[in-house]
Amino acid sequence: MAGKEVAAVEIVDLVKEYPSSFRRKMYRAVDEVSLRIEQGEVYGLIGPNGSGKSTTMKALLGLVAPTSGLCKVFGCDSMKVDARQHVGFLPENPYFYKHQTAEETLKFYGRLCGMRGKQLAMRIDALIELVSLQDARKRRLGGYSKGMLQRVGLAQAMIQEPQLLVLDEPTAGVDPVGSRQIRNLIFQLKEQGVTVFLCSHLLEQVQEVCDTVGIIFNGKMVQQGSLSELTSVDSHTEILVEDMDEATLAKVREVIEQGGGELLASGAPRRSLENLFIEIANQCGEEAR
Ligand SMILES: Nc1ncnc2c1ncn2[C@@H]1O[C@H](COP(=O)(O)OP(=O)(O)OP(=O)(O)O)[C@@H](O)[C@H]1O
Repeated sequence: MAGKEVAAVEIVDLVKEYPSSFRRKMYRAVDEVSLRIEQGEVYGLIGPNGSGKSTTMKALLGLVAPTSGLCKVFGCDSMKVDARQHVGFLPENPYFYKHQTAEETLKFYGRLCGMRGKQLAMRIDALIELVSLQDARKRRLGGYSKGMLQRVGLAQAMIQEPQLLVLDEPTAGVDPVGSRQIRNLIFQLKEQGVTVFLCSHLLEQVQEVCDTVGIIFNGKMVQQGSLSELTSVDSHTEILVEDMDEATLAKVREVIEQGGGELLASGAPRRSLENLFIEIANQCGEEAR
């Protein structure tokens, strides 16, 4: 594989147009998008429905040909088969044969990647454990829930130990507990040095897991940067205090005002709804599903 200095993903001025039925005009789904993902980085692409996230990913994977621009994976042009050698992909709506079990499905994909015998069997065991499907490994996928299918999709994407994982809505249809498991899995992969390129509508999750975020609207990249750059409000300072009484708070307000500032908010910090749900689910033993 390429040296560390080569970007895992490099997209330069990508344009993708689809034919539109309206006056035979072309519809521009991706409009001069550029992005770079360093090796080992977790990059989140966010944007509303139809903004061009999936199309960008498909162009990177060589599944659609760019109208213009360039996509490279570890320095190799995406349109070349070699570019896909170290890449795993979870599509937005993964399709699996319903009559196959999780084990059989992973065997099928492993074989497609040229894996065989003991090496493949051991990889399947490890992945099934990683995505917590031990109890369901011999059940047909036709009886799986959406969240379970998504986990099979993730395991499929990781079968040949890819160095780049492209995840299109990895938590679509997955409940908060399952989402958290997927989030933990991404952290684990990051620790192993795997590069992750994901898109999601769950902004809180993107915020938790991504180093860098790109925001795409109508096919155009409107903002891009490290998470701390994007989320910090430069004109505000946050102070977190435990056990502060009213009198002390009044003094703090006075000091702030003397310094020319203004205390904008005070009170107990809120936890997110997702955290509350997870806590309750844990209390009820939901994780032992
Ligand atoms: N094969 C295609 N032919 C014609 N138009 C397409 C095709 N694929 C996507 N589009 C259009 O391109 C635009 C971008 O689609 P894309 O699937 O990339 O968006 P997205 O950001 O992934 O959306 P979502 O969040 O809903 O998955 C949409 O307007 C879509 O209708």
